[in-house]
Amino acid sequence: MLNYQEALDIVLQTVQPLAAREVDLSQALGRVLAESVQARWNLPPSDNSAMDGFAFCLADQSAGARLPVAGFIPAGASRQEPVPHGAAVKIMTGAPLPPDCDTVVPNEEVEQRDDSIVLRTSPSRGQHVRLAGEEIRRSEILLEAGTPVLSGEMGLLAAGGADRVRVIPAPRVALLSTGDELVELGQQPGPGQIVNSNTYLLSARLREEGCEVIPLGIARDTSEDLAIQLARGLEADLLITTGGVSAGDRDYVQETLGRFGFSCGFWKVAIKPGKPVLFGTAQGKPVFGLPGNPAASGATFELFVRPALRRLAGFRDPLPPRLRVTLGGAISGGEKRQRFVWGTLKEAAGRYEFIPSDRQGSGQNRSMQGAQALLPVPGGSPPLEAGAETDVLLMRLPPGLAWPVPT
Ligand SMILES: Nc1nc2c(c(=O)[nH]1)N[C@H]1C(S)=C(S)[C@@H](COP(=O)(O)OP(=O)(O)OC[C@H]3O[C@@H](n4cnc5c(N)ncnc54)[C@H](O)[C@@H]3O)O[C@H]1N2
Ligand code: MOO
Repeated sequence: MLNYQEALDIVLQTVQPLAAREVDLSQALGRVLAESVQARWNLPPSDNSAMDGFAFCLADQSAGARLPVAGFIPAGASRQEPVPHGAAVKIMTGAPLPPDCDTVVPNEEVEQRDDSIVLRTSPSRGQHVRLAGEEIRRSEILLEAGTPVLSGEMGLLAAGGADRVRVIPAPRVALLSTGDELVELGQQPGPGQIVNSNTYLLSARLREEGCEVIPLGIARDTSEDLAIQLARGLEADLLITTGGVSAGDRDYVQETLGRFGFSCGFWKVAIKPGKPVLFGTAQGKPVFGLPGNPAASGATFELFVRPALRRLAGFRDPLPPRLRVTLGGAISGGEKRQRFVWGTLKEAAGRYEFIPSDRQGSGQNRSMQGAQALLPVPGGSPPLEAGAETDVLLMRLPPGLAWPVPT
């Protein structure tokens, strides 16, 4: 049986970024740039004032000098006419500096008398002037291809004139639950039935990742019903099924995928939870068959699907960020499969403690409640004691920590 790393390598070698598309900048949040973006103009476009005040040519002015005020330049206006020697113009923050002016004094540093000002301090040449192109030069690369467009990038791109950008689009992901025992939320489960909670769990994770979710509902445990739903699912960029992948008499998912030319990358990985996870491609689309047990489908989503989605979406490093932590509770050893333990993070004296969830059963939604990280425990590991140092895989933002910007 493959180990986690071997299986993950297969996923990352198989899944390729989606084709780039040009979108309005307003649609680019969270997307990765498919090509570098050049500035269309200088910013500031011309020398301008950084203060509400008075602009003049410094020449020999100094504290006590009196300058007649020869005009007013509000923001949005511009003045080409030179300012008479020895005079000043009233100017607002952001307004272009007139020719011949090189210095600005703020309102607070002058005494205003009739139609003139008296300098209270000796200004230095160029003070409170923002030079043309100081922030952005026309044609310079604003952002390189491969950069994720987050809120901090939005304003920069807009300021440089990037009204349309080429990005890797958000993956469209079809989600299908399988099993005769499932009913949709809102219906009363009868004997032997349970609610299809996996759709809620996985849709939420997909939405966190910025994906477009195409919910396909529940397929019954017959090849015919499965085939109809799988055909719909393969119209998306990626298909996720849950349930029906272990060794039960009615585990038809893999067999039915065969009708769509399924090429199996792997089936079964030496991990707990999530051993029966299935991955491959059908009609050129990546397909994940996640185990039906809720915590197994949640864990295999984090371990395989999220990296695949990030690869589809063009992120250079699709792997979950790691965080060094101190164990806040003991972990039992003696498992043959590599385990992934759900837990929460608590800040203590500038370090993070990982608190394992009380319940870790793969059938238990409780194990994921509030969970922010997964702790990998190697197969055959001895018990780990509280206080030991280790790395965890981050899934959600712990309090006080900023996501490392994906690169
Ligand atoms: N003989 C064997 N039996 C099992 C094996 C095995 O290797 N040999 N593996 C076990 C492991 S590990 C897991 S994990 C499960 C996964 O099995 P399936 O993917 O085939 O899932 P199902 O049998 O369809 O369901 C398992 C469990 O999860 C519940 N479930 C299913 N779908 C949903 C859903 N959408 N929402 C909520 N809960 C769901 C289902 O009712 C079952 O209780 O197999 C073991 N068995
Ligand atoms: O591997 Mo299964 O996911 O343990 O129950």
